[in-house]
Amino acid sequence: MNQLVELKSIKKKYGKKTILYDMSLRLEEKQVIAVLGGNGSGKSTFLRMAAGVERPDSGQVVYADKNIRIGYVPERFPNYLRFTPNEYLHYTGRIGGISEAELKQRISSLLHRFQLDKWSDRRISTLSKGNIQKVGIIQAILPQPELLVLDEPLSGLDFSAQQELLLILDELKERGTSILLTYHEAPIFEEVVDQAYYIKDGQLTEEKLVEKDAVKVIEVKGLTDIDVQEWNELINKERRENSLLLYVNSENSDQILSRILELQGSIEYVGNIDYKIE
Ligand SMILES: Nc1ncnc2c1ncn2[C@@H]1O[C@H](COP(=O)(O)OP(=O)(O)OP(=O)(O)O)[C@@H](O)[C@H]1O
Repeated sequence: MNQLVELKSIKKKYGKKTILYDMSLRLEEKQVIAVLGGNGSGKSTFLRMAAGVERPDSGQVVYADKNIRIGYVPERFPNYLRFTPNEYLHYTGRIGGISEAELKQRISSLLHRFQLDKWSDRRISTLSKGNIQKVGIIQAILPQPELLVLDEPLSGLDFSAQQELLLILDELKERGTSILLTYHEAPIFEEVVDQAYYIKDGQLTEEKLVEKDAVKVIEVKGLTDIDVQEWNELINKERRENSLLLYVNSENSDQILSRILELQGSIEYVGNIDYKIE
């Protein structure tokens, strides 16, 4: 496989705070790499460097071709835009050098796939969070990028849009696109991700995460942190709005599930996850 982009010893500080110490990563053609980590660990910062929208203080980002097409979905797509999705996508597509005829066809197909057709002539500033996120995703994939960088792309997307995004990522990968992404809702991406890395203390682990199936994530509603504080089997727990994500070794998951039911918690999701055990 050919290398598409290499980040070499990236360092980044904001003020006096060093966010990224010395991070290196290679992305091959057709490869899908996930960069995971806790809130504030530097995932978005790292992705911005990879997408070329921000420069590191030191280190290098080297692309295989200086004319590489890069699609980037920021963590928060601007929600104040006065354009409609149709206008905005035509505008960015033209800047990206796509012909009008091709643009028309591609925009209409993508709007349809994301069920955004009926909102395509409303101002972006009036759309819901999920629909704005869809516009952000479409603008990134419109030029059929060689490198696609997605920062928490699922945020706000409903189930059918999530499934559509997964299909699209699979199609792009088949056509040769390399994808670098970050997310918290891990299980849904496990089919498409080839390799996941974890940022901790400003550094990227080089080692492989534990094998798939080894760790399960359980999303539960109706329980508090106090309910689970003595559950020593938990590898980690995270609060997500009104649910709790519980990370547990697969062999302990049945036990945890029955405890949740005993406490009358509502199990929203159970899935496998790539997760690095410290
Ligand atoms: N432009 C900026 N100026 C100053 N500080 C910043 C800037 N961007 C990010 N930071 C800081 O850098 C740290 C890492 O932020 P970053 O957004 O990269 O983390 P993250 O891992 O993506 O977090 P999350 O999962 O919460 O989105 C945070 O402490 C953040 O406040």
